[in-house]
Amino acid sequence: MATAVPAERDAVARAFPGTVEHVHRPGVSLVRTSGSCDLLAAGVGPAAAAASTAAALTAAALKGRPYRLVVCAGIGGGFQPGAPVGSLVVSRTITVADLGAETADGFLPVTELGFGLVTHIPPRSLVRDAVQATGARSGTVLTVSTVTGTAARADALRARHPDALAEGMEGFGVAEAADAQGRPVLEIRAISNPVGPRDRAAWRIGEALEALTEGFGKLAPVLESWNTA
Ligand SMILES: O=C(O)c1cccc(C(=O)CC[C@H]2O[C@@H](n3cnc4c(=O)[nH]cnc43)[C@H](O)[C@@H]2O)c1
Repeated sequence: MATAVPAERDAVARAFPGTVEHVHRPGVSLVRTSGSCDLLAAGVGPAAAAASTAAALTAAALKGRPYRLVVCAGIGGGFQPGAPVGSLVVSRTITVADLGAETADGFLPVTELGFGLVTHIPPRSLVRDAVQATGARSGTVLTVSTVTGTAARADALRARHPDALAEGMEGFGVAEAADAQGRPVLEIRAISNPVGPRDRAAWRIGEALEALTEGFGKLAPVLESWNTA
């Protein structure tokens, strides 16, 4: 499980029963729950998140205990009215919104330039089970390198991604690292602020962290049993 910062990691950890253990691997420090779920504060932004997640995945594989599933979790911006502050969003798709080229005719995603990927799709049954367990909304979660801060940018993102419910800064990086090692990925965002004009007074980080803990309390059994049948 990869979050951006320790506060998010600890909010997730609080949802798991029992004590945690600290595990150190080359390039990463992990918090391991008693149910053997590894939690990682992977850094802010897609590059840091990808690098840390890749290090954790490689370390686990070299130990002969590869992860079955990779989850990116944290607070995020919510597109209104679909994802109100305090709500939880589960990714049906994880899409990077700003990887590409700007042209006189608009934005071209990197795939249209002939490179890479812009979307990762979590297993449909996992999304369904996660939604059922938590009551979360499901939709596209966008990854951006720059937090949206104007109505114009929010409108442009909505126009290009009508299914977008949330934006964060790590999901696509975590997904790229998971995909490189053939692992499925899911993203969960607890909404701390609306996507739109910058308004620091409107952030509800404490409320979003509580929603993350509450959501993972319901999600933990789904994740722990996923794909073991
Ligand atoms: O300074 C600002 O206007 C601003 C607005 C929202 C978030 C930030 C952050 O520095 C937090 C980045 C951190 O939290 C996730 N996050 C939370 N809200 C959003 C958002 O609206 N858009 C993108 N990311 C968001 C993100 O995943 C980072 O880990 C600053």
